Amino acid sequence: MPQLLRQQLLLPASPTVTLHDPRTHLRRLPPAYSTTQTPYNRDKDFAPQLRYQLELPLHSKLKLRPCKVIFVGDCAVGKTAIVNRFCYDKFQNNYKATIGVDFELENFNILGHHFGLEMWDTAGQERFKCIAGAYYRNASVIVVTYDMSKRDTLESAKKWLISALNYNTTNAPVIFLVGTKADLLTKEEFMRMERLAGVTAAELQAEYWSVSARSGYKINEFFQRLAALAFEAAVQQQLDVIKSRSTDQAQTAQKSEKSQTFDLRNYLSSNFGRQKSGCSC
Ligand SMILES: Nc1nc2c(ncn2[C@@H]2O[C@H](COP(=O)(O)OP(=O)(O)OP(=O)(O)O)[C@@H](O)[C@H]2O)c(=O)[nH]1
Repeated sequence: MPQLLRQQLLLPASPTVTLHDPRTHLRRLPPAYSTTQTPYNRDKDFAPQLRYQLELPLHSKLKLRPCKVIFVGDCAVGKTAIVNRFCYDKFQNNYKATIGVDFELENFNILGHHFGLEMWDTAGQERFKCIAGAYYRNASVIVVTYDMSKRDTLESAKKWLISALNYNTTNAPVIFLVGTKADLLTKEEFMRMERLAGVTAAELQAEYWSVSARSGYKINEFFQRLAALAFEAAVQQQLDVIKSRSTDQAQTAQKSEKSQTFDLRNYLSSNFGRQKSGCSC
């Protein structure tokens, strides 16, 4: 029998290997763009407490609702372009204004748990503002975008955030300020713009990022960071709900135990009393 054939017959079948997309499978907390320009987790990884909680068998099937992310900012700053670069790895030179809102769903796997990001790419044009506004509700993440090559778009960042927060009912959304089209600037212009934007980001209490959809600069890093911070917040919220539910259950159980003890005592004392009064001695 030829050697090759014998090998094929004797060797066990090679194991099936599942390849995970490293863009959407996260085992560690991705770092911020700059540790000085973030109000969020500055640690190098997810908190050990969070990892511990997620590894408990009780939480192995934690059901996390998809997280709503909204992209706001002036028209043509590049909101659609950054979403398309991340979701489809494509970039289009021609400008096609978003009408109302566009929607993309991206699935992540973070620390072994499924986590969906609903990305709502809203229109920047004034005439669509009332339509887009309706989609701002319940966003867990707000991404305020500006064009790094147009300073006035940074100046309207605050206005966009206020408008998004006005419609929002989520307690404390995660906020990002993102400078787009980094490829259009010289090194000096880039540094000058980042300094200015850093001040705005601090004022908005937002985490700052500079990106380019055309070159792909920092696009994956930004979306991974976004997903990880949103995941952390969603898990914390879910664990709080579970904790308050189990506290409520424990309190109800304690109450019913107390009332049972009371009844038992009552019963015994009344029974004992009856026996006493019925005694003929
Ligand atoms: N050079 C360069 N051009 C970009 C980049 N991102 C977007 N653009 C261009 O900027 C224009 C507007 O991009 P869009 O993504 O459609 O902008 P938008 O913010 O979604 O616009 P609205 O839908 O009107 O709100 C398009 O012509 C893009 O090709 C980038 O990173 N670099």
